[in-house]
Amino acid sequence: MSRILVVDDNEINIQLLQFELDNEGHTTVAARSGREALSLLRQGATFDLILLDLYMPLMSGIEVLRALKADPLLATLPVIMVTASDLDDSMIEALDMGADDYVTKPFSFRVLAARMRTSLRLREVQEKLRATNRHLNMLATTDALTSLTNRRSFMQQSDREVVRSIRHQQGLVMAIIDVDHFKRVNDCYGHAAGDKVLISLAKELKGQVRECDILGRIGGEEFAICMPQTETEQAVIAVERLREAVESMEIDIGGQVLSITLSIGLSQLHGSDLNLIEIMREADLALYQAKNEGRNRCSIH
Ligand SMILES: Nc1nc2c(ncn2[C@@H]2O[C@H](COP(=O)(O)OP(=O)(O)OP(=O)(O)O)[C@@H](O)[C@H]2O)c(=O)[nH]1
Repeated sequence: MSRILVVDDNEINIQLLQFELDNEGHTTVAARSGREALSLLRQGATFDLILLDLYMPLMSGIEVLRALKADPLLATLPVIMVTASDLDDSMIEALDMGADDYVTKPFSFRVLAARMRTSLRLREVQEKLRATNRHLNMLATTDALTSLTNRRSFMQQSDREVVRSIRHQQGLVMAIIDVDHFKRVNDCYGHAAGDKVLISLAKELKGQVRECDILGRIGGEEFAICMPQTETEQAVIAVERLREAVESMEIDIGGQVLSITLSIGLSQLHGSDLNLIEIMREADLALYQAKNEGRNRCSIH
């Protein structure tokens, strides 16, 4: 069943509620003041629902509710207010503040139990919705083949970094990486083998970049790394290491082992007039140059 936090300063109320809730199969924890309740919750105790007495000395139910709603980790916990009178403005304030429901003392436990079921059902639906949203967000930002950040998300994240770097006048380098003669891989070994190569390459790239770099698959056989707080010289060292690591990879495509090489174009953010589109365009020009100069190399704009 559910874990319920009963917040009440009155010992008899606590015992009555605990008795009824335990009978229903719930696990009940009591807090004798608002402070005790908040301290329990902030220490990480998890509950499915809170029964919160409106009138308590030192810290009222309204104050506890306000603190809960201000805390992103606790704001979605369902709260049922327990009050002596529903004619009170505080009750309206509590509902406006986000309390799910209320019961008026003396209450019938069957009514309270029914209201708790409604709140718990609602919480369950909300949790499912949140999980679905998280999953949808993951799908919308992730490349299905390689599990890397997809183009749209890469551009969004990089744009934030470019704006931040301009504001703080810090260096930022963009690298655009393209597999050399990738069409030949598909043509000679089939599209499935090509996919395997891209998956292996993505894994290698992921292992090579720094935690704070943004790595994405921005096209078919095209990847990019946005490197904040980086100067061109450091970026060259990093991408050269990466290029060499990929060159020496032995990619098993099921019985056969393949090798690939990369061409890389680099561009550094210089001056406050440069934006993401421009820095990407410049990195693309450098990539074009690397291809023209014979591939398997890095070129700087
Ligand atoms: N297997 C596979 N192939 C892809 C995918 N996306 C793009 N491609 C292939 O990547 C190849 C890219 O070819 P091109 O743009 O001609 O470039 P390239 O052969 O790599 O030659 P250079 O870039 O000039 O060195 C095409 O054959 C695309 O079909 C994918 O998701 N999987």
